[in-house]
Amino acid sequence: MTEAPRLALRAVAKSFGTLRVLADVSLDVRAGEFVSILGPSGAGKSTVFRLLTSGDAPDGGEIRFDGEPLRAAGGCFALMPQRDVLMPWRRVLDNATLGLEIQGLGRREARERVRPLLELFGLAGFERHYPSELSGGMRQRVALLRTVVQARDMLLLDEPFGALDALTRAAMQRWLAGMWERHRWTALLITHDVREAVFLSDRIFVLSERPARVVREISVPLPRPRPAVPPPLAAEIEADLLETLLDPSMKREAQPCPIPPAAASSLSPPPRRPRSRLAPRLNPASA
Ligand SMILES: Nc1ncnc2c1ncn2[C@@H]1O[C@H](COP(=O)(O)OP(=O)(O)OP(=O)(O)O)[C@@H](O)[C@H]1O
Repeated sequence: MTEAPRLALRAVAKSFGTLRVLADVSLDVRAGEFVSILGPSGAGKSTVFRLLTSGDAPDGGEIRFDGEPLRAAGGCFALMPQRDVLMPWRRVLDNATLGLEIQGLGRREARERVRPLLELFGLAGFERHYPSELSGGMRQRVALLRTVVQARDMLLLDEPFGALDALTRAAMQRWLAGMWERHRWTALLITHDVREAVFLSDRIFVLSERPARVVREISVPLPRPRPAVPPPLAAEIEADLLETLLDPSMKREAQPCPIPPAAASSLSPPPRRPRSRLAPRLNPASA
């Protein structure tokens, strides 16, 4: 039996005025799973996160968490936004406590929660530094620490390494993979980076251009820990994803995507167009 998802989006649609951003987004994330949303710039990826955290409702479809309609927006999720958004006047320790303080925890108690994690996040000895005194990778680790320490049900990571140089980015991806293997957070990552998605994810949902629909769901059956140099299967998956992203049909207007009645408690991937020879092997659901 398929495990019930923690997060389930079914046929979610969203417009801003006359701008159709999401046409048909169905995806799910199971407990302890690392899932990525991969898609072109401006497709509406961050809009998905906004629907989860801001209280803004979708125009169509539904969002469920642990089987219940998502009502108390933000309560289940700890969001790490695209930019590190550290406060320049706050030291590392006090930037890391910010999310807890916003939740209502006193600063002293928040510091007590953060301190034991500093070493794990490679920040021991830097707690009194200001963000301007840190490298880009360290700033992202502070932002991630601030997110993780909130101990919410699920992590939402919006292009956490997008602003980093290639080497720092690769190092941070490896570090995050190691951290995830230790803690098995339930995580949803937004990225444009095919290699990052394959390296980190158990499954990947590919969005079309705006108005976005899910055009592929791909499992990444690579053992962990994953090597820095992609093995042949990873390279094949990357090539398959790139082929999908560059396919001209990505630009076409969304077709209606029927939801099978049996999918009340779990999501089925949307119907797919015929794929390259790789698709059936990469996604067991399509076999
Ligand atoms: N609150 C809003 N009001 C009006 N338009 C919005 C709003 N939020 C997002 N949009 C528009 O929706 C579209 C999708 O934005 P979104 O940030 O979700 O894309 P994205 O895929 O995350 O982009 P990128 O990869 O470049 O970060 C954009 O054209 C954006 O201008």
